[in-house]
Amino acid sequence: MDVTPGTPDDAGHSAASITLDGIRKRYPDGTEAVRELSLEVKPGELVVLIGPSGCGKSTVLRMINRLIEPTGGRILLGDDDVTQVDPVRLRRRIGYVIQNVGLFPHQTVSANVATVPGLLGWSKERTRQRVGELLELVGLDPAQFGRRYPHELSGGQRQRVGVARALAADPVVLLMDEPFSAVDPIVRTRLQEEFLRLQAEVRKTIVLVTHDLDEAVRLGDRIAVLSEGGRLEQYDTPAALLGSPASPFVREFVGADRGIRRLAVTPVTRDGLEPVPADAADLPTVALGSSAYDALAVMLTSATDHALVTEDDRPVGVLSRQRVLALGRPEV
Ligand SMILES: Nc1ncnc2c1ncn2[C@@H]1O[C@H](COP(=O)(O)OP(=O)(O)OP(=O)(O)O)[C@@H](O)[C@H]1O
Repeated sequence: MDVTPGTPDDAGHSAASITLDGIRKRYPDGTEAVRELSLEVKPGELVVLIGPSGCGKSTVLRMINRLIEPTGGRILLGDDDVTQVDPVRLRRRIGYVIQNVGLFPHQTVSANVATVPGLLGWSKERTRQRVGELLELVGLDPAQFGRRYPHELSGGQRQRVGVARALAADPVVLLMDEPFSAVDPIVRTRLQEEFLRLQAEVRKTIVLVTHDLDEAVRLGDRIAVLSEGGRLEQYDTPAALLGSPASPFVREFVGADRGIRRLAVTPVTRDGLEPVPADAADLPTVALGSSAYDALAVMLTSATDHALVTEDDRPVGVLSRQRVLALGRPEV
């Protein structure tokens, strides 16, 4: 049996849904890493798994591509049960990116990216073309980087090669385990931004594991907060998670500064804007749809309590600092 990709959308993207249906993992020594977890990821959605160390995040991720065999429950990619698929073939249809990338050190960047196409028996020409495309997609010039070896790259460049390699055979699903944690915070933020742009282009179904709540909030369409034993505490959009934590565990996990984090994921809309005054030219401006966090930042920078909200450079209203602070206030 093959793993059927989802229906390509208008742009030709294919991505499969992932359904975890009561999955369990008990290791041979008796550790119950995942007691029972059910979760659905829609085609093209980026879902982040987050939770304290040892709660079972990596175990969940590795059960999806059967690097770890579940001891119970079902995992579906689209309509196909992954336990019915040959694991080696399955893994060729699922991209996998891990911390420190795991590139083959004695192979060039091009050869690393060409690994899965090679296993799938693609022609040299098709593979060469695909490798070139992918390196460009992740922001590396194929002529400059294709012949280098992994040790001749920076950490951030290696990470990009890891992403290119995972995307090589156009997988239906991408699994990422702490993909950005091995690089310093500045490179990390840049990689995250690039990765979001890339995802907007390729629209894969992605499950990403992280320890970092800011990363989860920045990248996730939805975030699954897990506690010990792979228990699902909450599965929600970043704004809903920060605005209405479902349990004391989640409230503590998202922390006291969740108001600030919430501002970063709350867009400035027309709601609650005040009329534009005659002296609006003195006000700092912020575009409609920017984050409330950015709006607050321009007010703080220009030491004012108001910002002019614009759309296509035309003023649509005035946003007050009080209104911004109200947007960050938790609902509970
Ligand atoms: N091979 C194994 N044998 C026995 N127990 C294991 C094995 N692998 C993991 N575990 C245990 O299963 C639990 C879940 O581990 P897992 O690596 O999935 O957690 P995690 O949430 O990814 O942790 P971290 O954030 O620290 O990477 C832990 O208690 C861990 O000690």
